[in-house]
Amino acid sequence: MSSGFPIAVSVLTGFLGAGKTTLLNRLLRDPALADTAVIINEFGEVAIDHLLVEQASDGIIQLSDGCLCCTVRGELVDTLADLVDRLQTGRIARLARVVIETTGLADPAPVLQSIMAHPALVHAFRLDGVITLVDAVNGNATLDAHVEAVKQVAVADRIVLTKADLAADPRDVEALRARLRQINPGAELLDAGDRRTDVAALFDCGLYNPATKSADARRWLGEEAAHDHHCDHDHGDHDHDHRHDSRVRNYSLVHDGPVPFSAIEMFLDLLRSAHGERLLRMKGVIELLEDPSRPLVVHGVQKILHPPARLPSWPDGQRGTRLVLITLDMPEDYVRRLFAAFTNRPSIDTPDRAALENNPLAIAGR
Ligand SMILES: Nc1nc2c(ncn2[C@@H]2O[C@H](COP(=O)(O)OP(=O)(O)OP(=O)(O)O)[C@@H](O)[C@H]2O)c(=O)[nH]1
Repeated sequence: MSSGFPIAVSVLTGFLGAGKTTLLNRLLRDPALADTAVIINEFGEVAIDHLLVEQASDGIIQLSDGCLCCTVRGELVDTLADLVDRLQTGRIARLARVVIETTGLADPAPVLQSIMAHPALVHAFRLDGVITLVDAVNGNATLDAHVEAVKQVAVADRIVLTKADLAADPRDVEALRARLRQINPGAELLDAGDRRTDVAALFDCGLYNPATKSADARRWLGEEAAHDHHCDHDHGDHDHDHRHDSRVRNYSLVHDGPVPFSAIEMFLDLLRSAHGERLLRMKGVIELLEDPSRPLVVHGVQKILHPPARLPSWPDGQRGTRLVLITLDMPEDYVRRLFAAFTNRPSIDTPDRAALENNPLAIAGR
């Protein structure tokens, strides 16, 4: 194997909406990450994330739908092997680093196992480190409710606290920090809002060494080595063996044609205010009636609806409204009917938008 190998691999993880893409965009502006390939694992029927990462598209590799820790693990291995091949045959001039952004629901242990244990990859890549983002507002509740989130923190080399600027009470943030330190005393705890949380602080953590992780991380990684990974997310199909996470559903809403801002605003507000805690993650691009040439990007994480942002143009040329939702115990049918009403496609037994504006509870949800 020629010089340049092994190539550093960093895994960027964190629960749904924790701010992974936001941080990645910021980091990718640094010239130090010039020869970096980004592998994004999308969780959702309609791919959106790759539109939101602001890098030349040839540096971004999109894995197909499915969770990185489960269905597309083979694809990750193939993608990494293909990168080596392209480098060796001169189709890529240089590759200094690979960053893998996992889906928010991914259990990181099998991803790490793929890289650390695969015979075809072990000489070409070295795991530089795991960067786990934790949302300061939703972090505590997320850790209580989702074992994957705890795993993500436990295997981290760097933990980055995001959205501390949105936290109402600084004492809650301190309590969360203490909890994170308890789960993973070995990781450096950084703040996303701190300018020092840059490429130098997050990358080059050194060779990944499971022995330095906390006991739980060692256990999880050990379990992964001992047993083939058992997928326990609900991916929207019904072939999986569902365990605790079968209450989580992921689906997308698509509407061809522009939508008035007021309709989208009211739809999102209804979802958020009535069902916020069950709305694990919502994100999407919207074609606005008022200005269809510039897509509106919306993000929601539980009760928080982030201020919508505008992109200068449609990144892939394809217009239309595409929303991806990841919900917990929220009937998909209810959300679909609500969306149809606001995009003026009410079904026979569903009130139209005007009726909903008068009485937002006209569609019975759970
Ligand atoms: N105020 C504030 N907002 C943030 C911060 N980090 C991220 N956000 C916002 O949070 C929302 C979600 O951020 P993303 O970067 O898309 O989160 P993600 O982890 O990539 O999301 P998934 O890929 O869906 O899991 C966006 O509206 C961001 O602008 C932060 O530190 N402070």
